[in-house]
Amino acid sequence: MEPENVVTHNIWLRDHCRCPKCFHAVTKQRIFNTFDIPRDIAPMSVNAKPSGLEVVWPDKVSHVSFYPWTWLQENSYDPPLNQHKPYNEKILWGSKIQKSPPTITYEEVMAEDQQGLYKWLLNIHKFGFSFVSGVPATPEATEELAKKIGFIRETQYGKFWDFTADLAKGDTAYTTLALGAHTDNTYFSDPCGLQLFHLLSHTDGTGGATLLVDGFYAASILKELHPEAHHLLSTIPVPAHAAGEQDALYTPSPQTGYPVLGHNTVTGELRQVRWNNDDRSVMKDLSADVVEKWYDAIRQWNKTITSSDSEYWVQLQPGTAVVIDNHRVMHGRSAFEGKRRMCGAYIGMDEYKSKLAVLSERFNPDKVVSQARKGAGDETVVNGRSIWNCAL
Ligand SMILES: C[N+](C)(C)CCCC[C@H](N)C(=O)O
Ligand SMILES: O=C(O)CCC(=O)C(=O)O
Ligand SMILES: [Fe+2]
Repeated sequence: MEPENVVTHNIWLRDHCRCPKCFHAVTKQRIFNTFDIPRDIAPMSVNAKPSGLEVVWPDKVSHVSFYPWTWLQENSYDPPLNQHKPYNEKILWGSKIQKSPPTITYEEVMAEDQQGLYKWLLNIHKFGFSFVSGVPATPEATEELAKKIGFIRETQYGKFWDFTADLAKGDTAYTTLALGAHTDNTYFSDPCGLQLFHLLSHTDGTGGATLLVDGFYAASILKELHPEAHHLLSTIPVPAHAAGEQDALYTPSPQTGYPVLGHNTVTGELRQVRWNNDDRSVMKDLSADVVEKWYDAIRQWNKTITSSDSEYWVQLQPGTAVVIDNHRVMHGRSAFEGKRRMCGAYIGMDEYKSKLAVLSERFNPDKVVSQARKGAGDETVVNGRSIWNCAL
């Protein structure tokens, strides 16, 4: 269906020609020089065809471009027609999620047809975490499960981790201490995207329960009830470090760090929570007049994320893994005694999003958000009426 009154600019249209001469059919990369387009380019002719718009340009050899209506609909910027698609909604949650936490079986996820894998990733996209039940309680099966999403992200802690409280690595995760709700890797410029945990065993002691908190839910409450605190957490950068390994000293670039609540600079939407009070470095860039207000703000934040309404405590069991969106959901654990063996891995955010996009292309083609692969020839038959009005 042709979008009505969509306006585009000549230079924009020419730059986005998707014919095989301008857009590599295999690599999906632009293969012509944008800067050869004359600033005042105008078409020689424009034709509204049933499945899209055909434009003839006065290039050296008159160049014909074709823009499927659906492609123009997806990419219209004036007006932006698809900015906030209702599809793929995130569902914020508090402690009541314990009634029916998102979960899927290992068998479904590992199935050849990848439908289960897609369902698992949709769970993570919607809720920021998902359990996987029926996982063989071995590091090998857990690693294989992680790799269904994408390659594992290696860090100073290794690739696939299998750890206990033996300080094998210089971090309190390798102790029996309680860990408050946090996101990992605040000392990296780009914290890992997903974090997968699978408790393999816990003997001779109790404790070590897992805590999950939806940082997006907590931020929405803070914004509503304590806007000043929300503003400070959205603007004051927080430095962090990982300095427990002799041969590693990580701090983010810029070293001043990033705000606790990171927002999309175009849409203003919350896009990342970065919070780990234990890994936070010296706050040496606070201005004197902000110090007390900032501490009040993080106190309010802490009160929100440690409230009974926000905290979801769950005792992991061998056989049930949990994967967490480390840009949204915080995790923690209670102190414990005895021998506790946990394994898991980090997956990069881009690897996770890529797998979700590829599976969406396959299982939900009409809802695919990414336009990267839509090129000329993706003609979709539409009921052709030339109601098209573009300023060409
Ligand atoms: C590798 N493993 C996940 C076991 C723990 C790594 C240490 C986590 C670190 N304190 C942070 O919050 O990033
Ligand atoms: O031991 C746990 O349950 C999790 C510890 C932790 O926060 C981590 O490994 O990142
Ligand atoms: Fe952690």
